[in-house]
Amino acid sequence: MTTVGVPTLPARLAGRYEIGRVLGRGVGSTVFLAHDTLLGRDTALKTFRVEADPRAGRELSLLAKMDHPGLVPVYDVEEHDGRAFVVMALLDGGSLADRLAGPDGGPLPLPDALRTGAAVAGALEHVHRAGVLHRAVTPANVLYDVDGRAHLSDFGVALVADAPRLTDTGLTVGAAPYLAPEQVRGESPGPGADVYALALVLLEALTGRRAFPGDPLSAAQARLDRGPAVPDDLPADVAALLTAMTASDPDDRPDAAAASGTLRRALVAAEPATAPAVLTTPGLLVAGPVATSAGPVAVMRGAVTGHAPGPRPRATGTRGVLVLAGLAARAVLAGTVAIASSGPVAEMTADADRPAVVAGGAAVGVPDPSLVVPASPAPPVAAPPATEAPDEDAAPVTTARTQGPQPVRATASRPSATRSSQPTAEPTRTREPDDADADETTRTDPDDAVQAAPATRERERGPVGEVLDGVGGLVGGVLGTR
Ligand SMILES: Nc1ncnc2c1ncn2[C@@H]1O[C@H](COP(=O)(O)OP(=O)(O)OP(=O)(O)O)[C@@H](O)[C@H]1O
Repeated sequence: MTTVGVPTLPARLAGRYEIGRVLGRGVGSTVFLAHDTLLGRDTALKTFRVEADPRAGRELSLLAKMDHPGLVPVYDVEEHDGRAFVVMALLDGGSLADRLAGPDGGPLPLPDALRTGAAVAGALEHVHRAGVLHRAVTPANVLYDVDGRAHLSDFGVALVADAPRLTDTGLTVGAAPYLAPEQVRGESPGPGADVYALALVLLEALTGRRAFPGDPLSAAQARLDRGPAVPDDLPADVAALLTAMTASDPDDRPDAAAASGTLRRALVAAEPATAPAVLTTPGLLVAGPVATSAGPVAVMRGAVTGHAPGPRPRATGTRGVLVLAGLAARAVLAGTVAIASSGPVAEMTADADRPAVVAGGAAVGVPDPSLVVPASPAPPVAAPPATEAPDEDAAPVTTARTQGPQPVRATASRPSATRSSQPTAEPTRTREPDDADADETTRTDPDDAVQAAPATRERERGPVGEVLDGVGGLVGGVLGTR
């Protein structure tokens, strides 16, 4: 139901990137295959629909400075006609959602699921340390590179959603199937919400079906009543971890670092010969098998076991977005459904894995009155998020970075703004130049068309100017709290 058009771009952006076919589209973005003629490699170039503004630029800056193997390597951030585009590593191994729902899809083997989970948990640990919440940990946002390594993707919400207003009004954005209970209750989420979402993603990877199936609202509300079913044939430490990660109280959940550690240890036990090379984070090499345990899982809730294998996974086309708000919210995209009450307001679109485009205030979409129902029994909570983003005037990320070089200015002649600058992480491979198809860039959304313009290396100090000073590594998070 997404009505995002494909922007028309010039054949070459920034004098350097030859635009090819569309790789995918998000709520507020389009991702193109783009060939970097300077470095001779294919990349993924993501354009955004919204007009860039200083806050969006700041969000990009924050995210672009992150540097972790479990995030998507960002090579460059540029502007074209006042709109930002980001050049990333091309991850052409498909998404976890693809793997679960494809022709040969189904539950992942335990080592694959653990490897994926450890990579994402490590990325979340890094993101959280920087004061950012991802808020959209879903199978669709876990992308694999050509080597099968998982990367947490999608920071589109940081640009699409109005982050300041989101925070100001206490809005919560997330993908309905993976919302944490506190989000369903309309409370401001902290890092624990990402941990909860990761647990549901992992359970889905292990079972081949959603932990809370059904329509978005039912699925969201179900988790207020119970925890997800955890298969009883999992290793005990993995089952205990998943149970703890889905504790109803976010304070009872392990943090991402603890989850990452437990998953890595479980992977070594499950597949000792191959785990370390893929999963160790910079500076942390696992030399061999280590004892498995529940690790740093802090609190154990009564385990729900006995989960039987279910039917084939749901199609990814049933995605829907749930946005809970302390105030009446609006969805920018057409086709939203408002579920209003005096309490939290839920809004949905047909694309459930995607965070909605939300800006506090009046509704933009046309809600179906027949679908207006109470959203949640809990009152809205305007408590500040648990993770506070750094002050606007402060250097927001530098204190959180734990590895990698200091960011350097991204320029057309500087190939160093790549992950290869990271000494302990292998660069993600990209495909050789092959299939750029500029024809597909000619479709036009009149609301969104980016006017063709001569490519230029003349960069104005626009909203993403700060980003251009800071691109140095990997990006994957979504939306920071302020
Ligand atoms: N680095 C990448 N390499 C290859 N394909 C990518 C890359 N990033 C995104 N894509 C493709 O583009 C699609 C859209 O990605 P994007 O991050 O814009 O949106 P999304 O995650 O689907 O939704 P939203 O941004 O609305 O939450 C993805 O589903 C994926 O198929």
